[in-house]
Amino acid sequence: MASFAALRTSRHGKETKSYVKSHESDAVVSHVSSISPPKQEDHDENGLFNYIPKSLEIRSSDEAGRGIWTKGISNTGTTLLSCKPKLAVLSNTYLDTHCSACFGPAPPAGLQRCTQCRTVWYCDAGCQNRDWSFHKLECAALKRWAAAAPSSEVSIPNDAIRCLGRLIWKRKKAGATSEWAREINAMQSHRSTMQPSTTEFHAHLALAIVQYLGLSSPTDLAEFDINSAADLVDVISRFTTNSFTLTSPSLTPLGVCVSPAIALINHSCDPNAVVVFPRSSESTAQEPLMQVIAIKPIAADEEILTSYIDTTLPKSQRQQSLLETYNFTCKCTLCKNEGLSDNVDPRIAMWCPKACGGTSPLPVTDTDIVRCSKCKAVVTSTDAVIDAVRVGQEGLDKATALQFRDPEKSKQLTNNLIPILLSTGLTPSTHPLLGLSRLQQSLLISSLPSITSLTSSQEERKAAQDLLDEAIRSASRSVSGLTAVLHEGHPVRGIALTELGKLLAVDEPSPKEAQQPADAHPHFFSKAAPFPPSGPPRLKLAYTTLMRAREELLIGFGKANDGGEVGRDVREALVAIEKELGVWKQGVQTAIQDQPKPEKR
Ligand SMILES: C[S@@+](CC[C@H](N)C(=O)[O-])C[C@H]1O[C@@H](n2cnc3c(N)ncnc32)[C@H](O)[C@@H]1O
Repeated sequence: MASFAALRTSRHGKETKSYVKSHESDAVVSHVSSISPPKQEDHDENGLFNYIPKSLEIRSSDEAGRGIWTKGISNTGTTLLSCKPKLAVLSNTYLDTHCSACFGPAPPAGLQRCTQCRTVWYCDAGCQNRDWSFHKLECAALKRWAAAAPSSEVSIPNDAIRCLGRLIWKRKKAGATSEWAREINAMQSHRSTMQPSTTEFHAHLALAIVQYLGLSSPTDLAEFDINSAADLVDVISRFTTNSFTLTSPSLTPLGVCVSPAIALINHSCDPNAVVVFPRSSESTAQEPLMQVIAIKPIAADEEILTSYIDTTLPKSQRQQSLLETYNFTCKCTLCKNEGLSDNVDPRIAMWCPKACGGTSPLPVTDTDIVRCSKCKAVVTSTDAVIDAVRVGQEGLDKATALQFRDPEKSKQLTNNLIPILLSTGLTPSTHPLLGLSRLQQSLLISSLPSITSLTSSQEERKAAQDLLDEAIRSASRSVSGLTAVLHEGHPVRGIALTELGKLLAVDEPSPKEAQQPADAHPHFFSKAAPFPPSGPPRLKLAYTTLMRAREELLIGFGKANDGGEVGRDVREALVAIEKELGVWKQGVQTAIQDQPKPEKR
């Protein structure tokens, strides 16, 4: 059966403290219609990006600059583009738990530390040798930084500084005319049109880099072909505009990476493709392998679009984030259509006040008159809804900030706020309820092992069961919300279904006597059939949930990858549950056969 430990890793992942908001491959439909007809560009012109398959093409549009288009039809789950990042570093949190070359977790024999800087760790000599061309440039700088650090908490520069350090050293070493340097230099910079908040952030980063490179003044940067402040801002802007969050196969953010080819792909809040790291190769030498996977059918001559941000957020927050980090105003179909039709965006929806089953958009100001899109009933509790959403947002920000420092307090906040938002009528996909549910779920999963290990007394087993059931309800609410806002096959959906299925498959510490119907569905909280069920119906539900997860993982992490590492793991879990259900069925049949036959009268 599933262990809690495997579920916990996904929360630990969110501990990343990247300086830089990197691309977070996310959500769902193409928006090519918003882009003027593409101009053809010969991408072999400079001999760059030759590894992009011939089935794709780099073209340009007036609105978004260069992008990648398909030449033929691609089905869902197709790997469109696959390459190793040109640069990658782990976040500080993972330096001693993951290999700095292949980015995999520690092998059974443990990791080996660089004896010089004592900061980076590797699986073995093979991984260390593969990373040496980069690490030899940074090893001394890491030692110097640690020696000068005022406290142990800041003895390692963050991932953005370390990644930029690697970029600047390697660019010098490779030479300005090398393919490596030219691809890096070809990435888009927003130096001349940057937002004021971004400029300030870049200034801090610039100072830290000068210190990390061991230079006494910015003018010393000339040896790295950085001849002015403008040059340095260009380097930083290229990095912040084009870097990606490097994730584990279960989407745990592990670090930051740069791939100039994949960074050519433009953004949509309703994307047709995602960027994942499914860990599909047998050998660590090929990892980390970055893949672009189609999550919708893509027609010939359609632009490939991924999402740079969290698309579960409402339009206002998505637009703010895109403007601050990527310097553009999104005009994708999702952004353009918000509020234009009767279709209420599930990110900002509340149930009909008359409970007709329809939804209305959330009111924004207390003078807004909002109606159910189905029966047109007017929402009268405008003030209460606005207040609940505001308190929910503040609570989510606070709980997110506290989740690692004080998880108990963070959990308490989510526990207090979720019932308020539910009673106000917010749907599970509505922000900030969805964010709170996802956070609560991960915090509950983290607290499960300590409670379930105390299973000596009946009381303790009952407490463990309650906590497990609470985590299942929370996971179920998250699945329900994510299913409404993300396209089928989106990897975030696949992982959420996997977490729910695995929670349902955990052995119950104190199973309930009363059985629930086998078809009690997690998305609907019926008073008649309390959720989650117990005993064999629960296991059956685990099975159907994991079957669904596997279908979605095969899309989101690629069919050729068998759904990535998580997809393969789910396949094995399904086989184990099938066996268990078979044993249970056999047991029932035997019990029936063993029953004394009623005597004939
Ligand atoms: C990672 S780069 C994408 C490649 C870029 N178009 C290029 O020519 O190098 C991100 C930048 O592309 C532009 N971009 C991406 N998606 C866009 C969109 N949907 N609308 C407008 N500009 C977009 C923005 O300038 C953004 O900062």
